[in-house]
Amino acid sequence: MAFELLTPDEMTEADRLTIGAGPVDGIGLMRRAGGAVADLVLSRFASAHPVHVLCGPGNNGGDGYVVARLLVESGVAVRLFATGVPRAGSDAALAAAECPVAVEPLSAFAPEPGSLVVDALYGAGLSKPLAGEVLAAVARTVEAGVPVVAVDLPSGVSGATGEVLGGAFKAAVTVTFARKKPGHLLFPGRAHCGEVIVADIGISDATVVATGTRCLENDPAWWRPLFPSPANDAHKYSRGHVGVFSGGVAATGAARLSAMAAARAGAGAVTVLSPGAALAANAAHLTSIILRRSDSLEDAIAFLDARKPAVLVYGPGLSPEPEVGRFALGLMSHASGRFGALVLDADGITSLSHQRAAFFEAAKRPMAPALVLTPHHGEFGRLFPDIAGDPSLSKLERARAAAAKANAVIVYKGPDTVIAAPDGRAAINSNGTPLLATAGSGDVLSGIVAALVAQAMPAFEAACAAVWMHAEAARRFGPGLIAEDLPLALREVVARLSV
Ligand SMILES: NC(=O)C1=CN([C@@H]2O[C@H](COP(=O)(O)OP(=O)(O)OC[C@H]3O[C@@H](n4cnc5c(N)ncnc54)[C@H](OP(=O)(O)O)[C@@H]3O)[C@@H](O)[C@H]2O)[C@@H](O)CC1
Ligand SMILES: Nc1ncnc2c1ncn2[C@@H]1O[C@H](COP(=O)(O)OP(=O)(O)O)[C@@H](O)[C@H]1O
Ligand SMILES: [K+]
Repeated sequence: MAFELLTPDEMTEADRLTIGAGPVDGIGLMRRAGGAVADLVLSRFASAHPVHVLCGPGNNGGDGYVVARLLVESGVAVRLFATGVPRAGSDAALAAAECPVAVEPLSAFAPEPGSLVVDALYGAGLSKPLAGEVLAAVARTVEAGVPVVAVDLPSGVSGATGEVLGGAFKAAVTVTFARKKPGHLLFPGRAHCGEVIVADIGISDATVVATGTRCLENDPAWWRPLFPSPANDAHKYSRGHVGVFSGGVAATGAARLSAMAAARAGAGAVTVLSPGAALAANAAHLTSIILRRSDSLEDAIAFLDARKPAVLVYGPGLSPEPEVGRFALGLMSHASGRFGALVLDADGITSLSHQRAAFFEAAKRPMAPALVLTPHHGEFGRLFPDIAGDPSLSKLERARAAAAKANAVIVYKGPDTVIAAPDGRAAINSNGTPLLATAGSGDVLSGIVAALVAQAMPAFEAACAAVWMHAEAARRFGPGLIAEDLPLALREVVARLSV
């Protein structure tokens, strides 16, 4: 499986294990890495003249010296600009010694139209914000409007967090090695990487696994075997029954979006639980979705006892008041034997910020339902202010910390949605589209998650699948998308996943 993401530390470990196992050594890996970048330059930027290779003092710079040498050997005009000198005896020093191109100071770098920049200043070892002559080199590259090929990462982008430190190159193509890094997928880093190409430099799949990485790029390839398909003898309730709580008379649409998405994502039956005052509004818009009155926790429990739905969605169209959070806690304490999982979204999350301690305690009780929380950035900050306020944590680390704290699968939404499980597994989504930045699309997502969990897909994989399907549906529909379009657009996505 090639979807693992390696942090710079894990990549260093993969490097160490590979060299330890032999026969390839450090300079051997560096030659392969530089070779992959040179191949890319030759195949994609054959007419670039000249190629400016920028080399830093570490192994990223070492890759750059290899690139410069190989390009010259292929007849390309190359100029090489360096900042710092490789440490004596290092692989980078060896690569520099093998490189026939004269080294010029980085301050002399001035790219001209028609040229190409190979950025081999800093990669995994980025340790501080870009400054001085390096920032000036970034500015001159932008000014000249020439394309950049980044080696491993655009200099300035953290491979671990996707943060931009001080400034960063904007690459047309980034060539990385063995596996992508979180910084290639997390914003703002992702916006600096351009197309990301993963080059095989001889680090085996087993070595990648041995690093202990528990983070994947979200992709159907690894969760599709768990994607549900109805049994031949299925009936509507055995295909998965989802209950969605509706808001009051002026806020019923969100629950219906969630309910329709749950139905399109394969739930055999979906019930909207509506306050009496909103029953007529809901009834006017629902056809195949079941409607049931629910004005109190007792009403909800009566429904749970009668129908035993697999999954409940609580949050879309509700309000941020403390009693909404108390109701969620009430549902959680009555879950045992009545429903299996609770998807908390929107105000179902915000309202619990009034009773965080009680919620985190309830989530860890042995009889608690499986929980999936789908916060956007604001909701995340309200329920997990300490985690959100820790500037040392990346979005990936925040999602993981929240998952552990709430004993829940966390879907931390946004252009780079991160999905994290309490056991430490995580995934970063990469098929997102700004078409999803439209009111109500989050409500749709909660319904898809619920439907997949209701069909017995494990919660982490269900959340990953839902996030991917949601974006895929938006992409297929295209511009003009509003949230109402998403449930029907899911039809084709489900059909393709089901073959
Ligand atoms: N691991 C593998 O399997 C393989 C790895 N490979 C390659 O190695 C790369 C990692 O190499 P690396 O560890 O030497 O780190 P690298 O990115 O060169 O930077 C370290 C140097 O830069 C300096 N420095 C950093 N930031 C700075 C700043 N803002 N401003 C100024 N200085 C700054 C830093 O200084 P220091 O922190 O020591 O003060 C240190 O001197 C990786 O990205 C890939 O390209 C491939 O060859 C294939 C196999
Ligand atoms: N720029 C973007 N790129 C990709 N996905 C996005 C972007 N903006 C929003 N989304 C996605 O759209 C959905 C919005 O959810 P949310 O903010 O809860 O909206 P609402 O409350 O209106 O339903 C989330 O799944 C989020 O990941
Ligand atoms: K770089």
